[in-house]
Amino acid sequence: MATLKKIPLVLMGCGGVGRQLLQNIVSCRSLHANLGVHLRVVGVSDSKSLVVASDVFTKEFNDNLLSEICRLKADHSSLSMLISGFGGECQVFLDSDLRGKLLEIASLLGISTGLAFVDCSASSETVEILTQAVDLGCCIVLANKKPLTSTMEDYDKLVSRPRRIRYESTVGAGLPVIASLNRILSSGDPVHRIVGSLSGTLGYVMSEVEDGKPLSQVVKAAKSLGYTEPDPRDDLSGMDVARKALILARLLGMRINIDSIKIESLYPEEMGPNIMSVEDFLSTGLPLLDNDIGERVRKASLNGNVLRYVCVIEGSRCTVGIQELPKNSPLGRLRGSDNVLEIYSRCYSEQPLVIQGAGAGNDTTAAGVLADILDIQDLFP
Ligand SMILES: NC(=O)C1=CN([C@@H]2O[C@H](COP(=O)(O)OP(=O)(O)OC[C@H]3O[C@@H](n4cnc5c(N)ncnc54)[C@H](OP(=O)(O)O)[C@@H]3O)[C@@H](O)[C@H]2O)C=CC1
Ligand SMILES: N[C@@H](CC=O)C(=O)O
Repeated sequence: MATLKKIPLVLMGCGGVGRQLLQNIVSCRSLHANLGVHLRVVGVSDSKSLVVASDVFTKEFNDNLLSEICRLKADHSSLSMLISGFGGECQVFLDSDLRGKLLEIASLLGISTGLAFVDCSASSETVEILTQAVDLGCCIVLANKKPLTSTMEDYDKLVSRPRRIRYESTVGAGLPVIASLNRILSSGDPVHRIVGSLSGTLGYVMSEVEDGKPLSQVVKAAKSLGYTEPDPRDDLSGMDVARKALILARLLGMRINIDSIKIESLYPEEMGPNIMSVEDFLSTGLPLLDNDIGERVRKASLNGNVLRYVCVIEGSRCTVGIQELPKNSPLGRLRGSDNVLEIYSRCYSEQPLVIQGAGAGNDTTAAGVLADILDIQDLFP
């Protein structure tokens, strides 16, 4: 039997998406073997700790350990609990030691193996490690939008080796949005307009409210289905859509920051994260908004219209906000967590290229991340 090409990776963030990714890695073992590759997980981190294989050159987490990590994190336990059962196979690093250890692994495996740092956290703190990992020859795979929507300087560093970064799941979850845009742009076909509905949560929320359900109930359902950000206010404020818009705009060459995008929020400032906890927002804040949003949706429906949270990128302009659209328009017909994106370019001028499908959920997002990891490995022998 031919030797399998080994692809080492470190996973940062082990929540809904990260755990699904680990489960998919385990369940795809024989599929990957048929493709001639083997994914070697050598480290996993969460917000407080990092577990690392005892020798990152020769060892990896076996499938029992990966399943145990998923079980522990699904129970909201600390990764440090692993030491009790798997002490010989892994080491745990906490707080201040964590960053140094990640950079040590990056310098050991970056240039020689193209070690992939896979960011499935929702944190803005990972950008510092990721930019340094780029300098150490590592590959970067992102579901987390925050690193690419940080400063222009961080963005430039992250994409400075374009063949070593993939971030398909940051926009449209598993949908091939970034790959399609890269193909169009690299063929010299200029993209002059993108219009889309890019939030699985807001799409789901709007279509459920259209069916008469209260906002407060459908936001909770969206959270339990894995569509929302850890704090659903990131979705309801429009910030998550703005981040996706910024990622697309920067890909098109616009040198703008998040504060250049005007963002329309579905909740008032006094329900913001600095004032209310997520739990209070869900239990006491949101119900106060039920009538208002229900009324807006009903009014639109009297005109044969629906409300959609729309992103438009055109010329040097990038906007996100609520629009009232005909029920039978491409965006108006969207249901559930589906996203739709229309791309207009020289080749797609009269009829846009349209990409549509599930735009949120742990499964589709983790699938996008896994496909990115496999895609990037062609660089390495
Ligand atoms: N769900 C979806 O449909 C989609 C999600 N995404 C993106 O995927 C990412 C993950 O989402 P999801 O799994 O739902 O989020 P979760 O909140 O379920 O998980 C986030 C994980 O990140 C960990 N974490 C927090 N800070 C850090 C840090 N500094 N370093 C390493 N890990 C950290 C958390 O640790 P702890 O367990 O200790 O809290 C947690 O394990 C988000 O960025 C989201 O925007 C993208 C497309 C679609
Ligand atoms: N919270 C996001 C998840 C994907 O990016 C959404 O609802 O679209």
